[in-house]
Amino acid sequence: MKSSVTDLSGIKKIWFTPFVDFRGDLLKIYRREIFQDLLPNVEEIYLSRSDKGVIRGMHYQLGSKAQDKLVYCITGRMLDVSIDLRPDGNLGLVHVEELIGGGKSALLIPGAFAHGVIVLEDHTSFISMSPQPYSPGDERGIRWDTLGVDFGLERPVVTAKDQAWPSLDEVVSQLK
Ligand SMILES: Cc1cn([C@H]2C[C@H](O)[C@@H](COP(=O)(O)OP(=O)(O)O[C@H]3O[C@@H](C)C(=O)[C@@H](O)[C@H]3O)O2)c(=O)[nH]c1=O
Repeated sequence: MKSSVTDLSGIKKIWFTPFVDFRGDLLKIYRREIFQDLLPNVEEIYLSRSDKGVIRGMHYQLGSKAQDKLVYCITGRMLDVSIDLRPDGNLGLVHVEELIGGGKSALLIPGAFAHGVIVLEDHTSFISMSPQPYSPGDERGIRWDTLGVDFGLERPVVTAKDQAWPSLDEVVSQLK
């Protein structure tokens, strides 16, 4: 299997080459050998499923609890949103990448970025792998509608928790 990595201002896009034959195809989305510098260990893997209009995030975990994430869309279509929170990086820069179910690429989002998804189709699912555990007490967030991006959602579906996070401007000013 061949793979290549593109750097998108700190986020990595990993391209896979599937094995294809008359039955369909096989795509290996994690192999330690390939990820040894990017994501050498995996502590947790979860599968998330949502319908059109759902927003999850924009979440991050504090300090040493920061969670790197390898995100791969299995079905449907979604916008993967990452926000650079590195004081010495592009602080506050929002990166939006469309992921399509069964596509040939995954995203590696470092723990120093807030992360979320905007679901564009019903029955959208993605898998997320992390080398650090989920730690709800260390979770923080940024409110999705303060990013300066029009996601064009007619009926956003969002939890009370995610609707109550501070704005991007507030979070950025605390990190300066
Ligand atoms: C994410 C997560 C949630 N949970 C539980 C907590 C809660 O009862 C339920 C739903 O949690 P949340 O509402 O926080 O799930 P969700 O809003 O889907 O949160 C996730 O959003 C995406 C975009 C990410 O990047 C993830 O890191 C994570 O923050 O699942 C875990 O036990 N482990 C986990 O790793």
